[in-house]
Amino acid sequence: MYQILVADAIKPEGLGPLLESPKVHLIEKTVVEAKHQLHEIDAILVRSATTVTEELISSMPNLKIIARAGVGIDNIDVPAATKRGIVVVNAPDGNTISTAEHTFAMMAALMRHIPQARASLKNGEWKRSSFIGTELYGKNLGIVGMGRIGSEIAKRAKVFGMDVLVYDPFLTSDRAKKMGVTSLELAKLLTLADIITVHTPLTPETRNLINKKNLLTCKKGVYLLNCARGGIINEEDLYELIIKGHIAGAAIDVFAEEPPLGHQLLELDSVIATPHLGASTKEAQLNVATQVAQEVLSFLNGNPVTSSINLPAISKEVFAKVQPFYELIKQMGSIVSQSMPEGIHEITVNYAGEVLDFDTSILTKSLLSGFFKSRLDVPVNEVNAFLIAKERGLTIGEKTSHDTFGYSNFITVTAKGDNRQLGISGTYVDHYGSRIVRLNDFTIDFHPEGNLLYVQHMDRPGVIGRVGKILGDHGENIATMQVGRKQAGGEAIMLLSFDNPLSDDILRKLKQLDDITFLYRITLHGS
Ligand SMILES: NC(=O)c1ccc[n+]([C@@H]2O[C@H](COP(=O)([O-])OP(=O)(O)OC[C@H]3O[C@@H](n4cnc5c(N)ncnc54)[C@H](O)[C@@H]3O)[C@@H](O)[C@H]2O)c1
Ligand SMILES: O=C(O)CC[C@@H](O)C(=O)O
Repeated sequence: MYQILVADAIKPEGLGPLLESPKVHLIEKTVVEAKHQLHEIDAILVRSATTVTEELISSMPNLKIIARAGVGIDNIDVPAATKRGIVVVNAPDGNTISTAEHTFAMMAALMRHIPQARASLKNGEWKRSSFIGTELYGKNLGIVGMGRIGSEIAKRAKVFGMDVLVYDPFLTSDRAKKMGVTSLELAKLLTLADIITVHTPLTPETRNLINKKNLLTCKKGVYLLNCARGGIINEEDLYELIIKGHIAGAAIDVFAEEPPLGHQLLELDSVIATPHLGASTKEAQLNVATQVAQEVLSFLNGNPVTSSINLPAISKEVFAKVQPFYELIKQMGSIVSQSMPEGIHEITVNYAGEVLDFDTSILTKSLLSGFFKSRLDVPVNEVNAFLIAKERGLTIGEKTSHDTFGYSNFITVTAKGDNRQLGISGTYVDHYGSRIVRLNDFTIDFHPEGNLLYVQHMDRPGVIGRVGKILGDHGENIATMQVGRKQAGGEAIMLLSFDNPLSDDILRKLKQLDDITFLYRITLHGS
Protein backbone atom coordinates (compact mmCIF):
# COMPACT_ATOMS: atom_id res chain seq x y z
CA MET A 1 0.00 0.00 0.00
CA TYR A 2 1.51 3.34 -1.08
CA GLN A 3 1.21 6.15 1.46
CA ILE A 4 0.55 9.42 -0.41
CA LEU A 5 0.57 12.75 1.43
CA VAL A 6 -1.56 15.49 -0.12
CA ALA A 7 0.00 18.41 1.77
CA ASP A 8 -1.75 21.36 0.07
CA ALA A 9 -5.32 22.11 -1.04
CA ILE A 10 -5.54 19.99 -4.20
CA LYS A 11 -8.91 19.48 -5.86
CA PRO A 12 -10.27 16.07 -4.68
CA GLU A 13 -12.12 15.53 -7.96
CA GLY A 14 -8.74 15.49 -9.70
CA LEU A 15 -7.35 12.85 -7.36
CA GLY A 16 -9.72 10.21 -8.69
CA PRO A 17 -7.00 7.99 -10.20
CA LEU A 18 -5.33 7.79 -6.80
CA LEU A 19 -8.53 7.44 -4.76
CA GLU A 20 -9.70 4.58 -6.99
CA SER A 21 -6.44 2.66 -6.76
CA PRO A 22 -6.41 -0.23 -4.25
CA LYS A 23 -2.67 0.29 -3.87
CA VAL A 24 -2.99 3.82 -2.48
CA HIS A 25 -3.75 5.29 0.93
CA LEU A 26 -4.24 9.06 0.68
CA ILE A 27 -3.31 11.22 3.67
CA GLU A 28 -4.73 14.74 3.33
CA LYS A 29 -2.81 16.70 5.97
CA THR A 30 -0.19 19.43 6.08
CA VAL A 31 3.38 18.29 6.66
CA VAL A 32 3.09 19.56 10.24
CA GLU A 33 -0.08 17.60 10.90
CA ALA A 34 1.49 14.50 9.33
CA LYS A 35 4.85 14.76 11.12
CA HIS A 36 4.45 11.36 12.78
CA GLN A 37 3.68 9.72 9.45
CA LEU A 38 6.41 11.27 7.31
CA HIS A 39 8.67 8.24 7.70
CA GLU A 40 6.17 6.09 5.77
CA ILE A 41 5.31 8.49 2.94
CA ASP A 42 6.00 7.22 -0.60
CA ALA A 43 4.75 10.30 -2.50
CA ILE A 44 3.94 13.91 -1.63
CA LEU A 45 1.65 16.23 -3.60
CA VAL A 46 2.00 20.01 -3.09
CA ARG A 47 0.97 23.33 -4.65
CA SER A 48 2.82 26.53 -3.63
CA ALA A 49 1.99 26.71 0.08
CA THR A 50 4.29 23.85 1.13
CA THR A 51 8.05 24.27 0.79
CA VAL A 52 9.72 20.93 0.17
CA THR A 53 13.11 21.49 1.76
CA GLU A 54 16.07 19.10 1.97
CA GLU A 55 15.20 18.69 5.66
CA LEU A 56 11.62 17.67 4.85
CA ILE A 57 12.87 15.29 2.16
CA SER A 58 15.29 13.76 4.67
CA SER A 59 12.40 13.19 7.08
CA MET A 60 10.72 10.96 4.44
CA PRO A 61 13.09 7.99 3.93
CA ASN A 62 10.56 6.16 1.76
CA LEU A 63 9.85 9.11 -0.52
CA LYS A 64 9.95 8.18 -4.22
CA ILE A 65 8.21 11.08 -6.01
CA ILE A 66 7.37 14.74 -5.34
CA ALA A 67 4.46 16.07 -7.41
CA ARG A 68 3.92 19.82 -7.88
CA ALA A 69 0.33 20.64 -8.79
CA GLY A 70 1.39 23.67 -10.81
CA VAL A 71 4.25 25.13 -12.87
CA GLY A 72 6.76 26.84 -10.61
CA ILE A 73 9.04 24.48 -8.72
CA ASP A 74 10.91 27.17 -6.78
CA ASN A 75 9.31 25.80 -3.56
CA ILE A 76 10.99 22.42 -4.08
CA ASP A 77 14.65 21.60 -3.41
CA VAL A 78 15.09 19.73 -6.68
CA PRO A 79 18.85 19.04 -6.29
CA ALA A 80 18.14 17.48 -2.89
CA ALA A 81 15.44 15.29 -4.42
CA THR A 82 17.71 14.30 -7.32
CA LYS A 83 20.48 13.41 -4.91
CA ARG A 84 18.05 10.97 -3.28
CA GLY A 85 16.92 9.62 -6.67
CA ILE A 86 13.46 11.07 -6.01
CA VAL A 87 11.52 12.03 -9.12
CA VAL A 88 10.08 15.56 -9.18
CA VAL A 89 7.14 16.12 -11.53
CA ASN A 90 4.89 19.10 -12.12
CA ALA A 91 1.80 20.03 -14.15
CA PRO A 92 3.35 22.44 -16.66
CA ASP A 93 0.28 23.54 -18.58
CA GLY A 94 -2.70 22.85 -16.32
CA ASN A 95 -3.08 26.45 -15.18
CA THR A 96 -1.75 28.39 -18.15
CA ILE A 97 -5.11 29.71 -19.33
CA SER A 98 -6.30 30.53 -15.81
CA THR A 99 -3.19 32.54 -15.06
CA ALA A 100 -3.33 34.36 -18.37
CA GLU A 101 -6.98 35.24 -17.73
CA HIS A 102 -6.20 36.33 -14.18
CA THR A 103 -3.44 38.57 -15.47
CA PHE A 104 -5.83 40.15 -17.93
CA ALA A 105 -8.48 40.57 -15.25
CA MET A 106 -5.90 42.30 -13.04
CA MET A 107 -4.83 44.50 -15.95
CA ALA A 108 -8.39 45.68 -16.66
CA ALA A 109 -9.11 46.15 -12.94
CA LEU A 110 -5.90 48.16 -12.57
CA MET A 111 -6.59 50.44 -15.51
CA ARG A 112 -10.22 51.04 -14.47
CA HIS A 113 -9.65 51.24 -10.67
CA ILE A 114 -12.35 48.62 -10.08
CA PRO A 115 -11.36 47.52 -6.52
CA GLN A 116 -11.01 51.12 -5.41
CA ALA A 117 -14.33 52.13 -6.97
CA ARG A 118 -16.09 49.19 -5.33
CA ALA A 119 -14.65 50.13 -1.94
CA SER A 120 -15.77 53.73 -2.42
CA LEU A 121 -19.30 52.67 -3.41
CA LYS A 122 -19.46 50.32 -0.42
CA ASN A 123 -18.61 53.30 1.76
CA GLY A 124 -21.73 55.08 0.45
CA GLU A 125 -19.83 57.38 -1.90
CA TRP A 126 -20.65 58.22 -5.54
CA LYS A 127 -17.34 59.58 -6.76
CA ARG A 128 -17.47 58.84 -10.48
CA SER A 129 -14.93 61.50 -11.39
CA SER A 130 -12.45 59.95 -8.96
CA PHE A 131 -12.15 56.81 -11.01
CA ILE A 132 -11.41 57.95 -14.56
CA GLY A 133 -9.60 54.99 -16.09
CA THR A 134 -7.45 54.25 -19.14
CA GLU A 135 -8.30 52.09 -22.14
CA LEU A 136 -6.16 49.07 -22.99
CA TYR A 137 -6.85 49.72 -26.66
CA GLY A 138 -3.88 51.20 -28.52
CA LYS A 139 -1.53 50.87 -25.58
CA ASN A 140 1.93 49.24 -25.71
CA LEU A 141 1.90 46.07 -23.61
CA GLY A 142 5.38 44.89 -22.62
CA ILE A 143 5.55 41.15 -21.85
CA VAL A 144 8.70 39.88 -20.13
CA GLY A 145 8.83 36.10 -20.64
CA MET A 146 7.08 34.67 -23.68
CA GLY A 147 6.42 31.10 -22.55
CA ARG A 148 3.04 29.44 -22.17
CA ILE A 149 1.40 32.20 -20.13
CA GLY A 150 3.17 35.10 -21.85
CA SER A 151 2.06 33.74 -25.22
CA GLU A 152 -1.58 33.42 -24.13
CA ILE A 153 -1.49 36.99 -22.85
CA ALA A 154 -0.05 38.19 -26.15
CA LYS A 155 -2.96 36.57 -28.02
CA ARG A 156 -5.52 38.30 -25.79
CA ALA A 157 -3.74 41.63 -25.90
CA LYS A 158 -3.84 41.67 -29.69
CA VAL A 159 -7.61 41.10 -29.58
CA PHE A 160 -7.87 44.12 -27.27
CA GLY A 161 -6.08 46.20 -29.90
CA MET A 162 -2.85 46.49 -27.94
CA ASP A 163 0.61 46.65 -29.49
CA VAL A 164 2.55 43.74 -27.99
CA LEU A 165 6.24 44.19 -27.23
CA VAL A 166 8.09 41.19 -25.78
CA TYR A 167 11.44 40.48 -24.15
CA ASP A 168 12.57 36.89 -23.90
CA PRO A 169 16.24 36.14 -24.64
CA PHE A 170 15.32 32.64 -25.70
CA LEU A 171 12.58 33.63 -28.15
CA THR A 172 13.49 33.09 -31.79
CA SER A 173 12.76 35.82 -34.31
CA ASP A 174 10.71 33.33 -36.34
CA ARG A 175 8.41 32.60 -33.40
CA ALA A 176 8.03 36.29 -32.56
CA LYS A 177 7.03 36.91 -36.17
CA LYS A 178 4.52 34.06 -36.11
CA MET A 179 3.02 35.42 -32.86
CA GLY A 180 2.74 38.87 -34.41
CA VAL A 181 4.68 40.50 -31.58
CA THR A 182 7.67 42.81 -31.56
CA SER A 183 10.71 41.23 -29.91
CA LEU A 184 12.95 43.78 -28.19
CA GLU A 185 15.79 43.91 -25.73
CA LEU A 186 14.52 44.55 -22.20
CA ALA A 187 16.03 48.04 -22.06
CA LYS A 188 14.15 49.10 -25.18
CA LEU A 189 10.87 47.47 -24.15
CA LEU A 190 10.87 49.33 -20.84
CA THR A 191 11.15 52.71 -22.55
CA LEU A 192 8.19 52.04 -24.88
CA ALA A 193 5.69 50.11 -22.76
CA ASP A 194 2.62 51.71 -21.22
CA ILE A 195 1.92 48.49 -19.25
CA ILE A 196 4.51 45.87 -18.28
CA THR A 197 3.70 42.31 -17.19
CA VAL A 198 6.27 39.66 -16.19
CA HIS A 199 5.91 35.92 -16.88
CA THR A 200 9.29 34.32 -16.30
CA PRO A 201 10.30 31.70 -13.75
CA LEU A 202 12.06 33.00 -10.66
CA THR A 203 15.73 32.20 -11.31
CA PRO A 204 19.03 33.86 -10.30
CA GLU A 205 18.83 35.73 -13.63
CA THR A 206 15.23 36.93 -13.20
CA ARG A 207 15.34 37.86 -9.51
CA ASN A 208 15.15 41.70 -9.46
CA LEU A 209 15.15 41.71 -13.25
CA ILE A 210 12.89 44.76 -13.01
CA ASN A 211 14.40 47.23 -10.58
CA LYS A 212 14.72 50.91 -9.77
CA LYS A 213 17.51 51.47 -12.27
CA ASN A 214 15.61 50.19 -15.29
CA LEU A 215 12.19 51.27 -14.02
CA LEU A 216 13.44 54.87 -14.13
CA THR A 217 13.87 54.45 -17.88
CA CYS A 218 10.14 53.64 -18.24
CA LYS A 219 7.54 56.19 -19.29
CA LYS A 220 6.26 58.26 -16.37
CA GLY A 221 2.86 56.83 -15.51
CA VAL A 222 3.71 53.24 -16.51
CA TYR A 223 1.71 50.39 -14.97
CA LEU A 224 3.24 47.09 -13.78
CA LEU A 225 1.83 43.61 -13.19
CA ASN A 226 3.35 40.57 -11.53
CA CYS A 227 1.33 37.36 -11.73
CA ALA A 228 4.46 35.19 -12.03
CA ARG A 229 6.72 35.17 -8.94
CA GLY A 230 7.40 37.67 -6.24
CA GLY A 231 10.91 39.06 -6.59
CA ILE A 232 11.08 39.35 -10.38
CA ILE A 233 10.07 42.99 -9.84
CA ASN A 234 11.99 44.41 -6.89
CA GLU A 235 9.23 45.23 -4.41
CA GLU A 236 11.04 48.00 -2.52
CA ASP A 237 11.93 49.78 -5.77
CA LEU A 238 8.34 49.44 -7.01
CA TYR A 239 7.03 50.95 -3.78
CA GLU A 240 9.48 53.87 -3.93
CA LEU A 241 8.69 54.75 -7.56
CA ILE A 242 4.93 54.57 -6.97
CA ILE A 243 5.28 56.91 -4.00
CA LYS A 244 7.38 59.26 -6.17
CA GLY A 245 4.70 59.24 -8.90
CA HIS A 246 6.89 57.69 -11.59
CA ILE A 247 4.79 54.52 -11.66
CA ALA A 248 1.02 55.03 -11.90
CA GLY A 249 0.02 51.74 -10.31
CA ALA A 250 0.61 48.01 -10.00
CA ALA A 251 -1.37 44.76 -9.91
CA ILE A 252 0.27 42.02 -7.88
CA ASP A 253 -0.73 38.40 -7.42
CA VAL A 254 2.56 37.09 -6.04
CA PHE A 255 5.01 38.31 -3.40
CA ALA A 256 8.60 37.55 -2.49
CA GLU A 257 7.37 36.44 0.93
CA GLU A 258 3.88 34.87 1.07
CA PRO A 259 1.62 35.64 2.80
CA PRO A 260 2.72 39.32 2.52
CA LEU A 261 1.50 40.27 5.99
CA GLY A 262 1.76 44.04 6.50
CA HIS A 263 3.48 44.51 3.13
CA GLN A 264 4.04 48.18 2.37
CA LEU A 265 2.75 47.84 -1.21
CA LEU A 266 -0.67 46.85 0.15
CA GLU A 267 -0.93 50.26 1.82
CA LEU A 268 -0.95 52.10 -1.52
CA ASP A 269 -4.28 53.06 -3.16
CA SER A 270 -2.76 52.61 -6.64
CA VAL A 271 -1.81 48.99 -5.96
CA ILE A 272 -4.34 46.20 -6.38
CA ALA A 273 -3.50 42.71 -5.23
CA THR A 274 -4.75 39.14 -4.94
CA PRO A 275 -3.41 36.29 -2.77
CA HIS A 276 -1.62 34.22 -5.46
CA LEU A 277 -4.85 33.40 -7.29
CA GLY A 278 -3.52 32.98 -10.84
CA ALA A 279 -4.18 29.28 -10.81
CA SER A 280 -7.18 29.39 -8.50
CA THR A 281 -9.98 28.36 -10.80
CA LYS A 282 -12.08 25.22 -10.75
CA GLU A 283 -10.72 24.29 -14.17
CA ALA A 284 -7.02 24.87 -13.38
CA GLN A 285 -7.18 23.01 -10.11
CA LEU A 286 -8.94 20.08 -11.72
CA ASN A 287 -6.33 20.06 -14.49
CA VAL A 288 -3.28 20.16 -12.25
CA ALA A 289 -4.74 17.71 -9.73
CA THR A 290 -5.61 15.23 -12.48
CA GLN A 291 -2.21 15.60 -14.10
CA VAL A 292 -0.21 15.04 -10.93
CA ALA A 293 -2.46 12.19 -9.76
CA GLN A 294 -1.90 10.41 -13.07
CA GLU A 295 1.84 11.05 -12.88
CA VAL A 296 2.16 9.70 -9.34
CA LEU A 297 0.12 6.57 -10.04
CA SER A 298 1.98 5.93 -13.27
CA PHE A 299 5.34 6.23 -11.56
CA LEU A 300 4.38 4.06 -8.60
CA ASN A 301 3.17 1.43 -11.06
CA GLY A 302 6.63 1.42 -12.67
CA ASN A 303 5.58 3.28 -15.81
CA PRO A 304 7.40 6.30 -17.35
CA VAL A 305 6.26 9.78 -16.24
CA THR A 306 5.63 12.62 -18.70
CA SER A 307 6.58 15.70 -16.64
CA SER A 308 9.67 14.61 -14.76
CA ILE A 309 12.11 17.46 -14.34
CA ASN A 310 15.08 15.60 -12.85
CA LEU A 311 15.24 11.93 -13.80
CA PRO A 312 14.89 10.13 -17.17
CA ALA A 313 11.78 8.15 -17.97
CA ILE A 314 13.53 5.01 -19.27
CA SER A 315 14.16 1.59 -17.72
CA LYS A 316 16.86 1.44 -15.07
CA GLU A 317 18.85 -1.18 -17.00
CA VAL A 318 19.03 0.84 -20.20
CA PHE A 319 19.71 4.02 -18.28
CA ALA A 320 22.66 2.50 -16.43
CA LYS A 321 24.39 1.83 -19.78
CA VAL A 322 23.52 5.09 -21.49
CA GLN A 323 23.88 7.34 -18.43
CA PRO A 324 27.47 8.50 -19.09
CA PHE A 325 26.49 9.82 -22.53
CA TYR A 326 23.13 11.04 -21.20
CA GLU A 327 24.86 13.25 -18.63
CA LEU A 328 27.58 14.38 -21.06
CA ILE A 329 25.17 15.58 -23.72
CA LYS A 330 22.88 17.21 -21.13
CA GLN A 331 25.83 19.33 -19.99
CA MET A 332 26.67 20.08 -23.63
CA GLY A 333 23.13 21.36 -24.12
CA SER A 334 23.44 23.59 -21.08
CA ILE A 335 26.79 24.98 -22.25
CA VAL A 336 25.29 25.81 -25.66
CA SER A 337 22.29 27.50 -24.05
CA GLN A 338 24.41 29.60 -21.70
CA SER A 339 26.99 30.44 -24.39
CA MET A 340 24.34 31.66 -26.83
CA PRO A 341 21.82 33.75 -24.83
CA GLU A 342 19.71 34.46 -27.90
CA GLY A 343 16.99 32.82 -29.95
CA ILE A 344 18.33 29.54 -31.35
CA HIS A 345 16.39 28.11 -34.28
CA GLU A 346 18.40 25.00 -35.16
CA ILE A 347 20.39 22.38 -33.26
CA THR A 348 22.13 19.50 -35.04
CA VAL A 349 23.71 16.57 -33.21
CA ASN A 350 26.31 14.26 -34.78
CA TYR A 351 26.92 10.89 -33.09
CA ALA A 352 29.98 8.70 -33.73
CA GLY A 353 31.46 5.57 -32.12
CA GLU A 354 29.94 3.46 -29.35
CA VAL A 355 27.06 5.87 -28.65
CA LEU A 356 25.53 4.40 -31.79
CA ASP A 357 24.85 1.25 -29.74
CA PHE A 358 21.99 3.12 -28.09
CA ASP A 359 18.77 4.83 -29.12
CA THR A 360 20.35 8.21 -29.76
CA SER A 361 16.97 9.95 -29.56
CA ILE A 362 17.17 9.50 -25.77
CA LEU A 363 20.46 11.38 -25.91
CA THR A 364 19.10 14.15 -28.12
CA LYS A 365 16.26 14.61 -25.63
CA SER A 366 18.77 14.83 -22.84
CA LEU A 367 20.58 17.50 -24.85
CA LEU A 368 17.31 19.46 -25.07
CA SER A 369 16.69 18.94 -21.37
CA GLY A 370 20.04 20.56 -20.61
CA PHE A 371 19.48 23.26 -23.23
CA PHE A 372 16.06 24.33 -21.92
CA LYS A 373 16.91 23.91 -18.22
CA SER A 374 18.22 27.48 -17.87
CA ARG A 375 15.44 28.84 -20.07
CA LEU A 376 12.15 27.27 -19.08
CA ASP A 377 10.22 26.41 -15.95
CA VAL A 378 8.56 23.67 -17.90
CA PRO A 379 10.29 20.29 -17.39
CA VAL A 380 11.90 18.98 -20.58
CA ASN A 381 12.46 15.24 -20.71
CA GLU A 382 12.31 12.25 -23.04
CA VAL A 383 8.56 12.52 -23.38
CA ASN A 384 8.09 16.19 -24.26
CA ALA A 385 11.50 17.36 -25.49
CA PHE A 386 10.71 17.37 -29.18
CA LEU A 387 7.23 18.84 -28.58
CA ILE A 388 8.62 21.76 -26.60
CA ALA A 389 11.36 22.32 -29.17
CA LYS A 390 8.72 22.44 -31.90
CA GLU A 391 6.52 24.79 -29.83
CA ARG A 392 9.47 27.12 -29.53
CA GLY A 393 10.40 26.94 -33.22
CA LEU A 394 13.61 24.99 -32.62
CA THR A 395 14.55 22.58 -35.43
CA ILE A 396 16.44 19.47 -34.27
CA GLY A 397 18.66 17.39 -36.57
CA GLU A 398 20.46 14.09 -35.87
CA LYS A 399 23.37 12.69 -37.91
CA THR A 400 25.81 9.79 -37.47
CA SER A 401 29.35 9.30 -38.71
CA HIS A 402 32.30 6.94 -38.31
CA ASP A 403 34.81 9.67 -37.54
CA THR A 404 35.52 9.57 -33.79
CA PHE A 405 38.80 11.51 -33.99
CA GLY A 406 40.55 8.73 -32.10
CA TYR A 407 38.02 8.55 -29.25
CA SER A 408 35.75 5.55 -28.62
CA ASN A 409 32.75 7.87 -28.78
CA PHE A 410 32.35 11.39 -30.12
CA ILE A 411 29.35 13.72 -29.99
CA THR A 412 29.21 17.08 -31.78
CA VAL A 413 26.44 19.65 -31.26
CA THR A 414 26.03 22.62 -33.58
CA ALA A 415 23.60 25.41 -32.69
CA LYS A 416 22.48 28.14 -35.09
CA GLY A 417 21.03 31.35 -33.64
CA ASP A 418 19.73 34.63 -34.99
CA ASN A 419 23.20 36.16 -34.85
CA ARG A 420 25.80 33.33 -34.88
CA GLN A 421 26.45 29.61 -34.51
CA LEU A 422 28.33 27.56 -31.95
CA GLY A 423 29.90 24.09 -32.19
CA ILE A 424 30.81 21.88 -29.23
CA SER A 425 32.22 18.34 -29.16
CA GLY A 426 32.44 15.93 -26.27
CA THR A 427 33.36 12.40 -25.37
CA TYR A 428 33.08 10.06 -22.40
CA VAL A 429 36.35 8.41 -21.32
CA ASP A 430 36.29 5.58 -18.77
CA HIS A 431 37.97 6.65 -15.50
CA TYR A 432 38.14 10.28 -16.72
CA GLY A 433 34.42 10.90 -17.25
CA SER A 434 32.85 13.48 -19.54
CA ARG A 435 35.25 15.70 -21.51
CA ILE A 436 34.55 18.67 -23.77
CA VAL A 437 37.29 18.52 -26.42
CA ARG A 438 36.21 21.17 -28.91
CA LEU A 439 34.39 24.46 -28.38
CA ASN A 440 33.67 26.93 -31.15
CA ASP A 441 36.42 25.39 -33.37
CA PHE A 442 38.98 25.55 -30.58
CA THR A 443 40.71 22.38 -29.36
CA ILE A 444 40.34 22.20 -25.57
CA ASP A 445 39.80 19.62 -22.84
CA PHE A 446 37.68 20.23 -19.75
CA HIS A 447 35.19 18.45 -17.54
CA PRO A 448 31.69 19.98 -17.99
CA GLU A 449 30.63 20.59 -14.42
CA GLY A 450 30.48 23.36 -11.84
CA ASN A 451 31.15 27.09 -12.15
CA LEU A 452 32.82 27.93 -15.45
CA LEU A 453 33.92 31.02 -17.31
CA TYR A 454 34.16 30.78 -21.11
CA VAL A 455 36.26 33.60 -22.60
CA GLN A 456 37.11 34.29 -26.24
CA HIS A 457 39.78 36.91 -26.80
CA MET A 458 42.57 38.02 -29.10
CA ASP A 459 45.85 36.12 -28.68
CA ARG A 460 47.95 38.94 -27.31
CA PRO A 461 50.46 39.15 -24.42
CA GLY A 462 48.89 40.08 -21.08
CA VAL A 463 45.25 39.18 -21.75
CA ILE A 464 45.38 36.04 -19.61
CA GLY A 465 47.28 37.93 -16.94
CA ARG A 466 44.75 40.77 -16.85
CA VAL A 467 41.90 38.30 -16.48
CA GLY A 468 43.81 36.55 -13.70
CA LYS A 469 44.50 39.85 -11.94
CA ILE A 470 40.82 40.88 -11.81
CA LEU A 471 39.92 37.44 -10.47
CA GLY A 472 42.73 37.56 -7.93
CA ASP A 473 41.86 41.10 -6.85
CA HIS A 474 38.34 39.85 -6.10
CA GLY A 475 39.56 36.82 -4.18
CA GLU A 476 38.38 34.37 -6.83
CA ASN A 477 40.52 31.23 -6.90
CA ILE A 478 40.92 29.57 -10.30
CA ALA A 479 40.36 25.83 -9.82
CA THR A 480 41.25 24.81 -13.39
CA MET A 481 42.23 26.69 -16.56
CA GLN A 482 42.39 25.67 -20.19
CA VAL A 483 43.67 27.92 -22.97
CA GLY A 484 43.82 27.51 -26.74
CA ARG A 485 44.08 29.44 -29.99
CA LYS A 486 43.57 28.94 -33.68
CA GLN A 487 46.76 30.67 -34.78
CA ALA A 488 49.33 33.01 -33.23
CA GLY A 489 47.90 36.51 -32.84
CA GLY A 490 44.38 35.38 -33.78
CA GLU A 491 41.28 34.35 -31.85
CA ALA A 492 41.97 32.51 -28.58
CA ILE A 493 39.98 30.83 -25.83
CA MET A 494 40.11 30.50 -22.04
CA LEU A 495 37.99 28.05 -20.09
CA LEU A 496 38.27 28.49 -16.32
CA SER A 497 36.51 26.76 -13.44
CA PHE A 498 35.90 28.10 -9.93
CA ASP A 499 34.66 26.89 -6.57
CA ASN A 500 31.76 29.40 -6.66
CA PRO A 501 29.86 31.30 -9.38
CA LEU A 502 31.49 34.60 -10.39
CA SER A 503 29.63 37.78 -9.40
CA ASP A 504 27.99 40.12 -11.91
CA ASP A 505 30.50 42.78 -10.85
CA ILE A 506 33.48 40.61 -11.81
CA LEU A 507 31.87 39.73 -15.14
CA ARG A 508 31.28 43.41 -15.84
CA LYS A 509 34.93 44.25 -15.16
CA LEU A 510 36.23 41.36 -17.26
CA LYS A 511 34.05 42.42 -20.19
CA GLN A 512 35.65 45.86 -20.10
CA LEU A 513 39.17 44.47 -20.67
CA ASP A 514 40.81 45.14 -24.06
CA ASP A 515 40.98 42.21 -26.49
CA ILE A 516 38.06 40.35 -24.91
CA THR A 517 35.72 39.28 -27.72
CA PHE A 518 33.04 37.83 -25.42
CA LEU A 519 32.69 35.89 -22.18
CA TYR A 520 29.95 33.87 -20.51
CA ARG A 521 29.44 32.60 -16.99
CA ILE A 522 28.33 28.98 -17.25
CA THR A 523 26.81 27.14 -14.31
CA LEU A 524 26.52 23.37 -14.66
CA HIS A 525 24.77 21.40 -11.97
CA GLY A 526 26.10 17.95 -11.22
CA SER A 527 24.17 14.90 -12.38
N1 LIG B 1 0.34 33.40 -10.23
C1 LIG B 1 0.19 32.10 -10.39
O1 LIG B 1 -0.62 31.45 -9.72
C2 LIG B 1 1.03 31.37 -11.42
C3 LIG B 1 0.48 30.31 -12.14
C4 LIG B 1 1.28 29.65 -13.09
C5 LIG B 1 2.60 30.05 -13.29
N2 LIG B 1 3.10 31.07 -12.52
C6 LIG B 1 4.47 31.50 -12.70
O2 LIG B 1 4.59 32.01 -14.04
C7 LIG B 1 5.83 31.59 -14.60
C8 LIG B 1 5.71 31.41 -16.09
O3 LIG B 1 4.88 30.29 -16.31
P1 LIG B 1 4.85 29.63 -17.77
O4 LIG B 1 3.98 28.44 -17.70
O5 LIG B 1 4.61 30.67 -18.81
O6 LIG B 1 6.38 29.12 -17.88
P2 LIG B 1 7.20 28.81 -19.21
O7 LIG B 1 8.40 28.05 -18.75
O8 LIG B 1 6.32 28.28 -20.26
O9 LIG B 1 7.70 30.26 -19.72
C9 LIG B 1 8.71 30.98 -19.06
C10 LIG B 1 9.35 31.90 -20.11
O10 LIG B 1 10.30 32.74 -19.46
C11 LIG B 1 11.40 32.90 -20.34
N3 LIG B 1 12.57 33.34 -19.58
C12 LIG B 1 13.40 32.59 -18.82
N4 LIG B 1 14.37 33.37 -18.31
C13 LIG B 1 14.14 34.63 -18.76
C14 LIG B 1 14.78 35.89 -18.59
N5 LIG B 1 15.90 35.99 -17.84
N6 LIG B 1 14.26 37.00 -19.19
C15 LIG B 1 13.14 36.89 -19.96
N7 LIG B 1 12.48 35.72 -20.18
C16 LIG B 1 12.99 34.62 -19.57
C17 LIG B 1 11.57 31.54 -20.98
O11 LIG B 1 12.29 31.65 -22.19
C18 LIG B 1 10.13 31.14 -21.20
O12 LIG B 1 9.71 31.51 -22.48
C19 LIG B 1 6.15 30.28 -13.87
O13 LIG B 1 7.54 30.17 -13.69
C20 LIG B 1 5.46 30.39 -12.54
O14 LIG B 1 6.41 30.73 -11.57
C21 LIG B 1 2.36 31.74 -11.62
O1 LIG C 1 -0.99 26.38 -6.80
C1 LIG C 1 -1.21 27.58 -6.97
O2 LIG C 1 -2.28 28.13 -6.74
C2 LIG C 1 -0.11 28.44 -7.54
C3 LIG C 1 0.60 27.72 -8.65
C4 LIG C 1 1.38 28.67 -9.51
O3 LIG C 1 2.09 29.65 -8.83
C5 LIG C 1 2.29 27.88 -10.40
O4 LIG C 1 3.49 28.14 -10.43
O5 LIG C 1 1.76 26.98 -11.08
